[in-house]
Amino acid sequence: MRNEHNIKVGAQGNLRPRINIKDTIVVSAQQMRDIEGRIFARGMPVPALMEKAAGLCFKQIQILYPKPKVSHVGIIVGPGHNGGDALVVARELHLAGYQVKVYRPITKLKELTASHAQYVASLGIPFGEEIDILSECELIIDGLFGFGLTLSLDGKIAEAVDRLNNWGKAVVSIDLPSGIHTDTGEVLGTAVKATHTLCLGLWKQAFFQEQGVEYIGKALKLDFGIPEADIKAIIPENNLIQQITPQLAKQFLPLPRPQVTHKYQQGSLLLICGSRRYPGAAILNALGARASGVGMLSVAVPESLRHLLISQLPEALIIGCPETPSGAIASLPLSDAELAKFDTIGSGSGLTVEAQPIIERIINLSCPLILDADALNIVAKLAANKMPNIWQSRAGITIMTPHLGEFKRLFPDINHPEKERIRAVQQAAQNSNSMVLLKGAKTVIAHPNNSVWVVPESTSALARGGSGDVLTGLLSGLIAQQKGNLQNTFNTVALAAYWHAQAGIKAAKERTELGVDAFTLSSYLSLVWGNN
Ligand SMILES: NC(=O)C1=CN([C@@H]2O[C@H](COP(=O)(O)OP(=O)(O)OC[C@H]3O[C@@H](n4cnc5c(N)ncnc54)[C@H](O)[C@@H]3O)[C@@H](O)[C@H]2O)[C@@H](O)CC1
Ligand SMILES: [K+]
Repeated sequence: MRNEHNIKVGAQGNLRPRINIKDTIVVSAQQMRDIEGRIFARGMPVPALMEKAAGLCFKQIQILYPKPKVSHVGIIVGPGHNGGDALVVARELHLAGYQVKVYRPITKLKELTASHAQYVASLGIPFGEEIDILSECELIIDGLFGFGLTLSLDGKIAEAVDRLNNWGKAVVSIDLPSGIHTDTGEVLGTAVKATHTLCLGLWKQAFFQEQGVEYIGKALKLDFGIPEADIKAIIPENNLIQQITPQLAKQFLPLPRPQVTHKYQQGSLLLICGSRRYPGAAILNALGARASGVGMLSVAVPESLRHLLISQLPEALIIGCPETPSGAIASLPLSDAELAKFDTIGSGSGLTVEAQPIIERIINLSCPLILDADALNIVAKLAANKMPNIWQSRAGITIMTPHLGEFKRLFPDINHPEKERIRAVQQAAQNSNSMVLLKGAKTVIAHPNNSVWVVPESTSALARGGSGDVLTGLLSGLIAQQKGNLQNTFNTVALAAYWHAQAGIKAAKERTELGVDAFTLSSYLSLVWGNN
């Protein structure tokens, strides 16, 4: 079909907006350098690209801090091209009538940066080598280091950054807060605490790592026109790290439904959850699945919870299971043929590790399996002792949704998952031949082929018991509804994480971060897509 309005026909025949990869892709410092290198090699002048990027920074700063709300602006200039950007911004702000001063702690500058410094000084803008020159400024522009930062900040520069942070002024960082590692988000010695960070061209990994979150402030990406072909030439298609955007999430919803259909065609899901000790986890798990719109929801719980579940979810088929003396599920009262009829099975919420035989049984089925909480603890135990090949023996796809503690138990050989979350989750997905979703302020999801989804925003309101049970239920219900290939399954995992985070954000907006208990969260899930 001709693509005349930037619209393409999706797999299900519905019209979908075309998403440009440059809005979703997340790059490392090396990839950014390589992409930039290709552009320069084909003749784009380096100063021209700097003018484009820094010109956009200037415009954005003017929007954020218009005159006369702000009139005194301090510019921090580093030795590289991040400093060059800052000098272009200094020049433009000066020409627009702002009072500008420059703090330049390192006098040896790259050639292009030095040339800008010479011109900016010729305009009469004062330069100083001590941070105090900026002490009277209302706004600071941080152009100390960008993705070229390699060493830790120390000595006089580190002292200046700490002093700046103590001032508590508004700070706009260009590309990255200086001192933040471009790939891991790690603070190298110390780092600038920005109010806003203007990410240039393509999202850098640091924006999706937890370590840098406190320093980045509000993140905005400025698009200075990187050709898609240059991105594709550097980054292989199956090795993409992408952020899930609202447009993509909408594309991945199991909508529109066909007009003629029935409940079993809209996904049949079995949740295996709960124990006498954790009955609420089973309810939350099932409420999450309910919100997914899944056609047929069956919930296997210990017999003693059956009536409780019926009272909460009248539409679901509740299967009472024989239980252990302490009230965990002892066995599933379903034949293999009956189990094979489910499109998807989700398990783990409130199960307790006593339910090990259940996990050992379902691991042999060929449908997609979603494992969380105690299911992950059981799998960790099985992988360590009884079934070292537990991952490889599965016929269907496995999706695991650990938080950091569960992740460490599952993958004890993967170093520093708390520091390098993206790399750690990629490694986990490869080692386990599973899709792995690491929950947190910056949720990361990896496919065994190395592709990654990152979820750009969330809320600390979700740091609360039970919200993970809601996520697993929602995810399981969505996976049951999609009958596509592995890529569609992977996209659906990203959709679930995005949807869950958005429900939390919406609920927190209306009720504060304190008002989003897991039950409330589950009721906000169905409000996320309304009126859009
Ligand atoms: N990606 C792109 O396509 C564009 C990038 N531009 C800018 O260029 C920046 C990258 O420029 P550079 O590669 O010059 O790198 P930076 O400006 O980030 O800084 C690198 C310089 O700092 C020195 N350095 C590194 N760590 C140090 C430390 N701890 N103490 C003292 N010196 C240290 C290095 O030796 C080098 O000279 C980007 O962040 C962005 O601001 C824009 O100008 C134009 C477009
Ligand atoms: K910077």
